[in-house]
This record gives sequence, structure tokens and C-alpha cells, in this order.
Amino acid sequence: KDPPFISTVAVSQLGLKTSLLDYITKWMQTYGICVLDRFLSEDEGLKILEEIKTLYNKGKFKAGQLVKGRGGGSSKEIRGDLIMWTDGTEPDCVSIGNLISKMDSIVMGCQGKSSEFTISGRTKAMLACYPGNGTQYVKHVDNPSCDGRRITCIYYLNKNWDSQINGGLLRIYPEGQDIVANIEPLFNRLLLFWSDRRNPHEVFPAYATRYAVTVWYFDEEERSKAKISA
Ligand SMILES: COc1ccc2cc(-c3cnc(C(=O)NCC(=O)O)c(O)c3)ccc2c1
Ligand SMILES: [Mn+2]
Repeated sequence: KDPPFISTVAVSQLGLKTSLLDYITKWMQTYGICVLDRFLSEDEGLKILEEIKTLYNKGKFKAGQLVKGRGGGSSKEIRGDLIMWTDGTEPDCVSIGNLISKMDSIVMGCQGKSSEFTISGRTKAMLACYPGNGTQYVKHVDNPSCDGRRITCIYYLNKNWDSQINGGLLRIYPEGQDIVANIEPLFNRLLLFWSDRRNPHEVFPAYATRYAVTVWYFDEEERSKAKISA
């Protein structure tokens, strides 16, 4: 069952500037990717970072699932992130819960502004940590199999990050375009992109601890049709 989801009524009460929502819609329609810097206040961002570090240091993160390497059957490790799922209602996730509801209000605010924004729900939030020992995530598509996920929404928490030194760059290869998008996982940066085959992407090896919070938003129709995943 998908976690409860903000109602559109709440969005209008938030009184979000439609110019921001129009900006997001336009970027998503044109490039299928949108970057918003300084998404929250510095203080809110720092509170989220502290909550995540605390959870990580309590050993609450587990290795993301391994995907069998090609041939030989050996489970060649192609993922390096450690993850933890939360719906942001636990007592030690208050700021993370605030982030999730701000993500909801952004995505819901775009509802109906373009045919692609027919969002009916979302996953819980996935807290991810790349420990920084050269861990990476090879090129992949988040939703290659019509599982219902339409938008990938990632919030980065990495202070003074420089991919030239720390690695951990996210590179997106928008389908059918001869450009790539190089996205630094910078503190207080929100990234949205279509989760399907339009946006293959990879995370380059990270050489410093790299934190992110990801939520996937479901398309109503695709989600209702999706086989209930095992
Ligand atoms: C069924 O259990 C699980 C558990 C964890 C899962 C994690 C991912 C995932 C997908 N993409 C990325 C990514 O692209 N990150 C880009 C960035 O951090 O900049 C990432 O970090 C993690 C996908 C499927 C999963 C299924
Ligand atoms: Mn991904």
C-alpha cells in the first residue's frame, strides 16, 4: 500500500508561487530533468543532514540490493550505496518528514500543468549513503519495467562537495539527445527527473561520504496497471 499522500488542497494553502511550479513544469517538459538549488532554508537542510548522520551512525542503513554481475553468476557488486526507508513519521525523522511534505507540495503543485503530471502517490523516502570508498552506481534506469514510478525526486545533503575531488557526480544521459547532464550532489539541491527509460544515469565513484534522500512519485495509470511487485 502506498504511503498517505498530500492532497492538492494543502498545496493551494501553501500558496506556492506558481512561477516556481511553471519553471519546474517547463524544465520537465523540455529536458525531463529539473534542478532547484537552495530548496529549503540552510537551517532546515542542516537539520535533515543531522538526522541522517545520526541514523547512519546508529547502523540503521543496510546495503542496497546487489544485482548479479553478468556471467559466472558471481554477485559482482554494482551498487555501493547503503540505504534506509522511512516515511518521515518516526520520532527521529521529523526534519526528513518536513522535507518529504515539501517534495509532495512541489510535485502536487505541478499536477495538471502537463499531461505527464498525473501523480497518484509515492514511495516512502529512501535515505542513501555512498560511504566514499570508491562506491558507485553503474548506469541504470530507475523504472525500466513500467512499475508505476514516473518522477525521481532526489534531495542532496553534501556540504562543500566538489566532484573534481570527491567524485560522486550524477551523470544523466537523456534518451535521444547527444548531451549529458552532470549533476553535483550539492547541499540543499533538489533534483527531479522522469524515472523511466528517458533518463539512464550513473553515480561516479564517491571518495567522500555522500548522502541523498530519494522519493519516487507514481503515475496513476501506470501504477494501477503495474504487476504487484514481488
Ligand atoms: C528493492 O529494494 C531496493 C532497495 C534500494 C534501491 C535503490 C535504488 C537506487 C536507484 N538509483 C539511485 C541513483 O540513481 N542515485 C543517484 C544519486 O544518488 O545521485 C540510487 O542511489 C538508488 C533502486 C532500487 C532499489 C531497490
Ligand atoms: Mn537511479
